[in-house]
Amino acid sequence: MFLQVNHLEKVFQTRFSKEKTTALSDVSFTAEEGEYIAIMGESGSGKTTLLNILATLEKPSNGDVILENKKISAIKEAQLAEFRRDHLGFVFQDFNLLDTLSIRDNIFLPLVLARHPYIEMVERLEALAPKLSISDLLDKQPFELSGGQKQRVAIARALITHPKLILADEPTAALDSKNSDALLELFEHINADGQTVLMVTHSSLAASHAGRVLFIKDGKIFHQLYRGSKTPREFNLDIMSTMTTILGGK
Ligand SMILES: Nc1ncnc2c1ncn2[C@@H]1O[C@H](COP(=O)(O)OP(=O)(O)OP(=O)(O)O)[C@@H](O)[C@H]1O
Repeated sequence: MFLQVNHLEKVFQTRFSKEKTTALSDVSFTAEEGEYIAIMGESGSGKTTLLNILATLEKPSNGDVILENKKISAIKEAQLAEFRRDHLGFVFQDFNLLDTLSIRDNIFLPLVLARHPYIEMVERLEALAPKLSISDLLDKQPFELSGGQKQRVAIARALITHPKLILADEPTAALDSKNSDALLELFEHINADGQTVLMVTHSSLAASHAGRVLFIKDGKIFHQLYRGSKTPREFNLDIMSTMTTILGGK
């Protein structure tokens, strides 16, 4: 199995009070290589906590995460940065581009940190740029780009390391509807090329482009839906209906 998430529990305790918050109480699921999974749930249900644990930015209180037979929840602190850089790609809601670097250098950055030869960086970017429609943007600075363009650059930076897994946290939240639609289509194309993607989102429209949607409620997986042969528009109706059940059950 490509990804196994086993009985994850995460309890936060603030340093100054004894109060505990259980963000995840028992989350288990598996994913195959090449899947595109969306994670939904109401605000505070633990979506970001789950993504952060998968990203090795947060350690679970209990349970483990196994990616291609490696228990990533147990990687030692000193090896974490390297693991993330070599195996995971991140796409955030606010793009996280460095303002002082050109677009090209922003995209090269993870490969520079991993000490890849320059010629290889150029070759990888030449293969990626046309697919993401960013070939004309490479010599610009981030402030010269629109939100949609910035997010395509962020996706290039995530893909250029050939990561095992792309983790996306609300990637369309800062985009208008036209740019959101374009980005969601792009994620579908990237996934169709074989890239495994896991995305946290509030938006049923965004989730409707995934192949499977996991719903979190009360720190557990409450339900999951497979898209099958449905169009995003048809799948969106199923997703909205499940979200209504989740919110109605309060
Ligand atoms: N570092 C932290 N310390 C204490 N409590 C935390 C911490 N991070 C998250 N929590 C709590 O854990 C619960 C889950 O938070 P999380 O951010 O994972 O939810 P979410 O589903 O991503 O919410 P949203 O959709 O609003 O972003 C919340 O009750 C939150 O207050």
